[in-house]
Amino acid sequence: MALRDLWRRVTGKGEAPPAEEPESRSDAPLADAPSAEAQVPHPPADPSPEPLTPEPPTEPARPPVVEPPAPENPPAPPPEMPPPSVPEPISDPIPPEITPPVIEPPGGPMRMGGFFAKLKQGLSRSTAKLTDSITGVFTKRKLDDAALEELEETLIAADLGVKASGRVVEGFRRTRFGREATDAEIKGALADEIAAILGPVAKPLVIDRALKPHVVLVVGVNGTGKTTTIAKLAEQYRADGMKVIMCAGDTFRAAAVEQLQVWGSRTGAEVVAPAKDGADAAGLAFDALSRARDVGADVLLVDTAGRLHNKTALMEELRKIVRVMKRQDAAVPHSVLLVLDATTGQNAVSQLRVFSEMVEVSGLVVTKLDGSAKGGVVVALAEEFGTPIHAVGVGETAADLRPFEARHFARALVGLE
Ligand SMILES: Nc1nc2c(ncn2[C@@H]2O[C@H](COP(=O)(O)OP(=O)(O)OP(=O)(O)O)[C@@H](O)[C@H]2O)c(=O)[nH]1
Repeated sequence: MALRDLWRRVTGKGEAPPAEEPESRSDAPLADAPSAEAQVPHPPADPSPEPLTPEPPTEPARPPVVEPPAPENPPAPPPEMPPPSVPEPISDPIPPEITPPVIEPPGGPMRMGGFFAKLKQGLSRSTAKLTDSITGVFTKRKLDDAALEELEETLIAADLGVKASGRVVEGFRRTRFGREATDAEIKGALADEIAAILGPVAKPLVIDRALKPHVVLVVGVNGTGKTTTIAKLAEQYRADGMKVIMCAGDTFRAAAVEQLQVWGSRTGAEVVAPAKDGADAAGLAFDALSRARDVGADVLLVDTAGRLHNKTALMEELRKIVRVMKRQDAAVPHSVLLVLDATTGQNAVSQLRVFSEMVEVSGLVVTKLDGSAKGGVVVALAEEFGTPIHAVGVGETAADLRPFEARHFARALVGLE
């Protein structure tokens, strides 16, 4: 197949992970899965409510895998399959809005105008929820207690969360209480209040080229856009003249590996991929780090699986990847990006909470703002956690991922730009 040829060309047909001390994986029971999904670049969304991790695996069988040299580690316990009847969903279901697979070639120079237009259009449903109600709340009366209460309810319904909504309303109470205001004035003031919440978290991911490589671990629930985000970042960093290596660490989904290989061949970024199905993700990350150090790469982007049997298995997988990479360099990963899908609304809040328990999340990428009725959740994330929001995604090409910009986002959310 062409994809495999591309992969061979790009990766030199993968190097086997160092396997001096084979270690059975405790999460090996993925082995009995059917193989249908392997043919599909990305599965369409399941229309039924889907717990985030506990579904039976749909990937091809995976043989036991090995971990890089780890003399201090005893052999892992035999595989154990958590009972499917006792799932540990990370949070609520992902709504069935995940788009079908599209891998687009990297675009030309970034088109800021196009990006903002997409952002505004994507947020239009959030905007409509907000502004329709605002118009109802304010046009016919002063900003009194009743109006502010209605405003707070409107903001909560638009996914801003209780805390941020309360903060915005307090701002209104301080500065505008008892006054009459036009619709445009209210929207402008609302945008200002929201921008004040978003400003402190709008921090682009800065790659430290002196690290050689700056290691970026990318985590998140399945389908949020991790693989696509890695590909977009690789494209952008390459355009900035950096040497980039991508590690196809989502070894549970063959299509994710292929997806990254295609992007690798298009962007010219090297991809370290498993030599065979079922490679140990931690071992692969270890190899990728060695490779990146050997060739003096500026950035190593490490993809991870989003779906394991349950939260415990996912946590083990992520922690193992970190632990194993640290054997080479205690300072890695330098950044841990959590990719969140904006269409999941408040679900994104619980995902940040849960992933923060697993790994040290250093920043967020919020994807799918091009199709979200729930863009307000970005404000809730900022107010509740203060975690840096590095970038937002409004589509599937490299140009559709841009640094997060507080003022513009706030104005787009209330329908002003
Ligand atoms: N509309 C839209 N689609 C996106 C965006 N980012 C990613 N996608 C799409 O979302 C789908 C899932 O993206 P992936 O990158 O495969 O997600 P993942 O998190 O790697 O998924 P797993 O490998 O299952 O863990 C793909 O169809 C992407 O093209 C975005 O900003 N907007």
